[in-house]
Amino acid sequence: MSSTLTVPVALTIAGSDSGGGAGIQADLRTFAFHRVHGTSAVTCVTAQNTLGVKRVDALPKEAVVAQIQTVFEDIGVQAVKTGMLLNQEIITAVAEQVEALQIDNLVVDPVMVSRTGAQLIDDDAVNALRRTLIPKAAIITPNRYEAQILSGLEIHSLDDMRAAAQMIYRNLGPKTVLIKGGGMQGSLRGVDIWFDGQKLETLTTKQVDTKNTHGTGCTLSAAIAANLALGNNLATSLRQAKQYVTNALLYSLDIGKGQGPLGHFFPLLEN
Ligand SMILES: Nc1ncnc2c1ncn2[C@@H]1O[C@H](COP(=O)(O)OP(=O)(O)OP(=O)(O)O)[C@@H](O)[C@H]1O
Ligand SMILES: Cc1ncc(CO)c(N)n1
Repeated sequence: MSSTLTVPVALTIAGSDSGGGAGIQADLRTFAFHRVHGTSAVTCVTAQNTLGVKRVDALPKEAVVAQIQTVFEDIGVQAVKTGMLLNQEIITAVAEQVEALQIDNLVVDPVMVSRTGAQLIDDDAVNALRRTLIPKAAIITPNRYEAQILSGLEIHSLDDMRAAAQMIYRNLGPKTVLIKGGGMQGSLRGVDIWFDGQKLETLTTKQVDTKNTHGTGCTLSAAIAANLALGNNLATSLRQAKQYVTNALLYSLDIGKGQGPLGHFFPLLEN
């Protein structure tokens, strides 16, 4: 006996993480655990483990565009997330596809700086993100350091996060802005701020005391996209996604000598 299912489809446009904790690998697992079929357009291949990134090889922009177009013309997609886009050429090409394919449910994780402060893309790429892709996003999800770069403000407190969210909204034009608090200190760690153009919301879940936080940002943006693909509105998608990340952190995996990955498959581990 067999059964066929119709399920929503999401697309991740991101880099590969050989260690399996972040990037495409985290995104596809996150989609699957939302009962959403995951498709992918790989932008670059990183040689990476729980200790850091050793090498990055970019794909030609034509290869990225071909993956996006091929998925869209046959399978169809309800929501898209972007992660590590690496360089100006890829960012501009992806933004052109977003325009041409009229992608509305777009979650942009502006991957520039890791939580540890390491710069992952160059200044031309940052400028291309600002100009071309961020204005098209339904939501952008910078971490503390990315929000500092995008707003030009220093961030040490919740009020700083609120000011930066409003500044990014005004200056760069995404529909909404979520500033993530994984890089904040003390009781602020894990508290996020969302500005939807009118009101500011503080998103808080249980703070998880773990060193295994590799891929939290990728997982959050993928979970938001999965929820949008399921038909939820942005506010609901955000709340559900944040809870998914918190649960996956509670079941994080002690793998490798550095920051281990999240337990994306926690529903299989819960009894
Ligand atoms: N220790 C923690 N406890 C609870 N929530 C956390 C914790 N650390 C991070 N988070 C949450 O995880 C999500 C991702 O935020 P974070 O600031 O870690 O992103 P990021 O720096 O882009 O992640 P990465 O670069 O590791 O993928 C946010 O919702 C944040 O609040
Ligand atoms: C491929 C990839 N994307 C995103 C991040 C940021 O966590 C990473 N470390 N690697």
